[in-house]
Amino acid sequence: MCTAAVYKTKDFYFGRTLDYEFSYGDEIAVTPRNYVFNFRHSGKLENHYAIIGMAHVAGDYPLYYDAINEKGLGMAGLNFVGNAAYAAADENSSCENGTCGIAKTKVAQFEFIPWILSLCATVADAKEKLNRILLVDTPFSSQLPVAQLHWIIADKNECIVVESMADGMHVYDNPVGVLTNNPPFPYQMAALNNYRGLSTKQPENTFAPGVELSAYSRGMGGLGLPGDLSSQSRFVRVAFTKQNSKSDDSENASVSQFFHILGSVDQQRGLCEVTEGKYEITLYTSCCNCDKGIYYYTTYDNSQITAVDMNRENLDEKLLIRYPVITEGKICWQN
Ligand SMILES: C[C@H](CCC(=O)NCCS(=O)(=O)O)[C@H]1CC[C@H]2[C@@H]3CC[C@@H]4C[C@H](O)CC[C@]4(C)[C@H]3C[C@H](O)[C@]12C
Repeated sequence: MCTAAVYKTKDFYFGRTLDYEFSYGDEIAVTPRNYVFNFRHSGKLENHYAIIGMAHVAGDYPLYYDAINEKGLGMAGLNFVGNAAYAAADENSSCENGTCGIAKTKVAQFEFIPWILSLCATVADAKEKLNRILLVDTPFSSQLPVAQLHWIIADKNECIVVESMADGMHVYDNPVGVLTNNPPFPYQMAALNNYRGLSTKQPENTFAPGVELSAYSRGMGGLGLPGDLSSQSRFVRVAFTKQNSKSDDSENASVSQFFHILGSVDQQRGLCEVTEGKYEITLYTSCCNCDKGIYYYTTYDNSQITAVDMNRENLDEKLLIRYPVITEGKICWQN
């Protein structure tokens, strides 16, 4: 399970939690503008927008989980197991949707984030490109089979969700700017209807005439907000938290608030048993400042916010720039 969210103050922020029972081995990877992408079906791309994000680096290839580009576009992949379906790599796509002759570009699932972030400056650009691509099931390697994912793509003006399913590719506008896992996005949105009575203000007593009931505690307007770790519940909880969030617009206040928004769906070890003795936890939480190109993160044992700034690197390079994730926490002693 994972949760992604966007947040806007003076700048635009984009990030996610990555919840799992083990790490694939992640690094913060900066792909500079002249790194050569050899896309499996569409060939070489020699210059493109620079990208920073969390990736498993295989050989020198950045398999991004979540990333932003230098134009301020963000994108993250979240598990969508049982619903994700990609076209077969050898499918003849030239007659899709009745538009014979206009072949779609095939993009392998693992290269979807690099492909979009290399080429698109905005969600509007991405939407246009999405009409003309086919996500295919070409695996990166036999050791890294195709992951079943769906994606959130956002800039400061717009947010969308992309779900490739057995009945084709769906692109949804995302008015709440959050994403978790199953079920498909329209169901997640529909579930919010059940919570339309929630409020950040104290509720009126509308229970029944003649029944005296008191607001004996603060926060009773949110009573009924789900607290469990299922993806539907996390969707509702993080949407409520994010939509009602308030903070100063300074960098420190915005970043701090962002980690609190995703903190509302943090997974503590022990609460979600996936197999005997194995527990899913929030391995890391990220927060990108999309305007400044900064990747902030915390990990399960390191709640100190750590940052990598893409603009402190030479973005005209050709080689991938890599930083290990600092997973060890330090306690700041005051005496
Ligand atoms: C495991 C993670 C999702 C966590 C999650 O949601 N856990 C809930 C389980 S549950 O669904 O709720 O039961 C996902 C999110 C992003 C993924 C990588 C994307 C790049 C690359 C794509 C390649 O094709 C395969 C390898 C690859 C490195 C991927 C490995 C893995 O798949 C990653 C880390």
